[in-house]
Amino acid sequence: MAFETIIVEVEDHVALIRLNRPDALNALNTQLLSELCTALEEADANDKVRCVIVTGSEKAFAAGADIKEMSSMSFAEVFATNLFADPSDRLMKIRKPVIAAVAGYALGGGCELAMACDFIIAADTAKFGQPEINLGVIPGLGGTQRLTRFVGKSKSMEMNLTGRFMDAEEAERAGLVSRVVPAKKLMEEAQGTAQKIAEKSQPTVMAVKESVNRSYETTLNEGILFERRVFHSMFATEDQKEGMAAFMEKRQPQFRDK
Ligand SMILES: CC(C)(O)CC(=O)SCCNC(=O)CCNC(=O)[C@H](O)C(C)(C)COP(=O)(O)OP(=O)(O)OC[C@H]1O[C@@H](n2cnc3c(N)ncnc32)[C@H](O)[C@@H]1OP(=O)(O)O
Repeated sequence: MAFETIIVEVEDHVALIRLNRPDALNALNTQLLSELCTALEEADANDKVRCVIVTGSEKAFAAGADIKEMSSMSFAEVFATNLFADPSDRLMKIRKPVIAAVAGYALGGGCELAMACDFIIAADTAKFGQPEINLGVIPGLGGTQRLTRFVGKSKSMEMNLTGRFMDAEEAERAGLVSRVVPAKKLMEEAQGTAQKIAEKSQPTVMAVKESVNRSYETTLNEGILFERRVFHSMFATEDQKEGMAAFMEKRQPQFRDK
C-alpha cells in the first residue's frame, strides 16, 4: 500500500516505519494512525520482517494526537465513533517485536504510542509527557494506565496532573525507556538492537513478547503458570534442539523458526 504520512523501508529483516508529518511535529491525525496500523499489520504478515522499528524525526517522535482535528468534535461524535479504540486495538494485536526509537517530543498520544511499542530506545534529546490536562482532557490512548505501570503511581500522577515533560535521563531512571543514546546514534543503536532480535528464533521471540505482555494482564501466579507452560511448549520446536546443541558444541545456533 502507498502511504502519505509515514515512510516504510524493509532492510535486513527489519521494517523501519518513520512518522512523516514534519509540519505538525508528527501529530497523530486519523490518516497517520490508520497508515501506521496498516504498516505494522503488513510488517507483521511479511515473512521477510522479523523486527519493526517505529520512529519520528529529530525534533519529534510525535507531539500527540492532532489537536486541530479533535478540537471541534462533540461528545456524541467521539463516543459514537469510539475515538482511538481502533488504533489502540490494532497496535495491541501486533505479534512481532516493535521498538520505539524516540528523539525529541513524545507527548500525549506520542508518549502513548511509544509505550504501546515493546520497548523504547531514547535519544538524549527525548522529552516525554502527558500534557492532555492542559487541553482540558485526559489521555485516551493509555497514558494514565501504561505510564503508571512503567514509572509507578507517584510519577505518573504528577506527570498526568501537571503535564510536566520528563527528559530522557529521568525517563531511563524511572524505567520508561530501556536506554538512552546520543541523538546521532539513535537509529544505529535501534537498528543494531533490531538486528540482534532478528537473528533469534522467531517463535521464541513471539513467545517472549506474549509472556512479558501477559504480566500486565494477570496475577503473578497465573503469569508464572502461563510462562512455564509456554516454556514447556518450546521443547516441541526444532529451534530448542538447535539452540541447546549449539551451546554444547560451542558454535552459533542456526535457527530455522521451526
Ligand atoms: C491521544 C490523546 C487522547 O491522549 C490526546 C492527545 O495526544 S492530545 C495532544 C497532546 N499533545 C500536546 O498537547 C502537545 C502540543 N504541542 C505543543 O505543545 C508544542 O507544539 C510543542 C511543545 C510540542 C513544540 O512547540 P514548538 O517547538 O514551539 O512548535 P509549535 O510551533 O508549537 O509546533 C509546530 C507545528 O506543529 C503543530 N502541532 C504541534 N503539536 C500538535 C498537535 N498535537 N496537534 C496538531 N498540531 C500540532 C503546531 O500547531 C505547529 O503548526 P502551525 O500551527 O504552525 O501550523
